[in-house]
Amino acid sequence: MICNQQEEGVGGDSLILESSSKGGIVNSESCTVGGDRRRKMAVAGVVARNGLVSSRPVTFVTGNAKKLEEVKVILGQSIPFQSLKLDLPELQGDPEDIAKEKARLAANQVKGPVLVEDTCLCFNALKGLPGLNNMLMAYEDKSAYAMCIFSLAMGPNFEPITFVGKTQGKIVPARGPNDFGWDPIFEPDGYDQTYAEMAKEEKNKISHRSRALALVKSHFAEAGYVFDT
Ligand SMILES: O=c1nc[nH]c2c1ncn2[C@H]1C[C@H](O)[C@@H](COP(=O)(O)OP(=O)(O)OP(=O)(O)O)O1
Ligand SMILES: [Mg+2]
Repeated sequence: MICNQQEEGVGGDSLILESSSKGGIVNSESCTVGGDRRRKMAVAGVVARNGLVSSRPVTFVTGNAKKLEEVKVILGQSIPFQSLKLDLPELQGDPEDIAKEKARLAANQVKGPVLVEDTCLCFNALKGLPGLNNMLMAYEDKSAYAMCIFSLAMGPNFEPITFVGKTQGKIVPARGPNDFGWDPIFEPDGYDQTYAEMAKEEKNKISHRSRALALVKSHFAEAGYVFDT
């Protein structure tokens, strides 16, 4: 995805989980807001009152095998999900809008509940814009953050909701295996290894992806969805 905006208030521990006042964004304090909350409650309510099985397992739609590997490990058995490899269009614009649009497209194709994900590496020197390592050569400020946005749509006619995870760090000359995107050039704050050099479990403890998925997990824990098995 193309990340075109610098979030306000990035810095310090608080940015581990994104919080925002925009509609439909799940953050560490509140679950969902506005129409999305009502929608979610309605789904849960139908299940609770009628004892109906609401839905098929969630389909995680991605064309990226490395993402899928991490998501499988991080989610474990916490959410009933299956995966589907689809190449969804690379959209541009506001990161949360992109993730939601991706979820709508995926839900229309799958005709059921879907989870999608969009990730970017955002450079503070470029006001959050993505860029190439060499573009940064001209800047003193090599700080950056990895941002992951999951979007969940419970079906084609449901408004997607989003879950944002961020990890702060800096851009460094590439170190470590070169098998997953920009992992070799991102060194998270507090570590002297790049994502690529870290053991997988170590990356998964602190990554943008695992932070976003922690929010996804708590959403499922609270929402009371009932799934076919
Ligand atoms: O943890 C990560 N560590 C390093 N690189 C990463 C990571 N996560 C995504 N990436 C790369 C892959 C892609 O070049 C770009 C994001 O693009 P993004 O559209 O989100 O992924 P994608 O097109 O590969 O898969 P999808 O089918 O889910 O859209 O950043
Ligand atoms: Mg993509």
